[in-house]
Amino acid sequence: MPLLEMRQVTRRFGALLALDNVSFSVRKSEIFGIAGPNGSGKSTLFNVITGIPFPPSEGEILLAGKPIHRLPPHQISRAGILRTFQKDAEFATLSARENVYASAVYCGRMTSTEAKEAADHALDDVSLKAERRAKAASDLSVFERKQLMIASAIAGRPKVLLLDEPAAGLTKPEVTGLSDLIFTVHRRGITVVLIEHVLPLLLNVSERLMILNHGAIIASGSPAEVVRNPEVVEAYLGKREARL
Ligand SMILES: Nc1ncnc2c1ncn2[C@@H]1O[C@H](COP(=O)(O)OP(=O)(O)OP(=O)(O)O)[C@@H](O)[C@H]1O
Repeated sequence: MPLLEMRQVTRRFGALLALDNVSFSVRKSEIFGIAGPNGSGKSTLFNVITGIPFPPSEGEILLAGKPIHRLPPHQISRAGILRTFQKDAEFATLSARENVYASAVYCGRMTSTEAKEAADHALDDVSLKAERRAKAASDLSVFERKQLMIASAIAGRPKVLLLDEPAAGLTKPEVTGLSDLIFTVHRRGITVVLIEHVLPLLLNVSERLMILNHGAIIASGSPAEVVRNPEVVEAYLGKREARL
């Protein structure tokens, strides 16, 4: 049975079909990549899975076989789905350690002692330097904030982690560091769904890929299959360039 499954999901905004009859499934412990041109519906997909800020207009979403698309957002996160956002979402004035602790308490539903241990363990896993952990999140570097984002996610003990363009703002060497962080999450047994425009990262970490265009799936399969698909080349480059 798939861990996460979407069945014929549609999301409308007035006349606009942001998601058009999308069906796919993600296996347990998989790293599943999603790409597509701007406005193709990628973030809307994460929004309807988490219910924040809206559910699907039609269709079903299941976690381990149980429907979640009618649950309120806090019950979806407690069922085991956490997401990250394109913009920084940490508590800027709390320290890195306090941020991870808060995630362990709220998302992982731990006692204070358990949450402190989980926070330290998660910060060790992402190798955030000990002397940086007491700094306010807003004082951390861009890459340190990615470490914090991943540590907070791990500490919340999700079954599925949805990562929305985590490589935004990173240099090339930092993107390599981010790949290692994603593999750290994966080693924890967490299933990862990754939206990413930085294709070297997406192709490096994803076991399977799905490409969206105008809200619909235009290709899916192994990264090697998907990048050779003519429809994908055309969606990214346009018809004329795709033929060159
Ligand atoms: N709350 C909303 N109200 C109206 N239209 C919306 C809303 N959210 C998204 N859309 C529209 O739905 C379409 C898909 O948007 P979405 O943000 O999911 O694309 P995306 O693939 O994540 O794009 P990007 O790569 O730029 O982040 C776009 O046309 C967008 O304008």
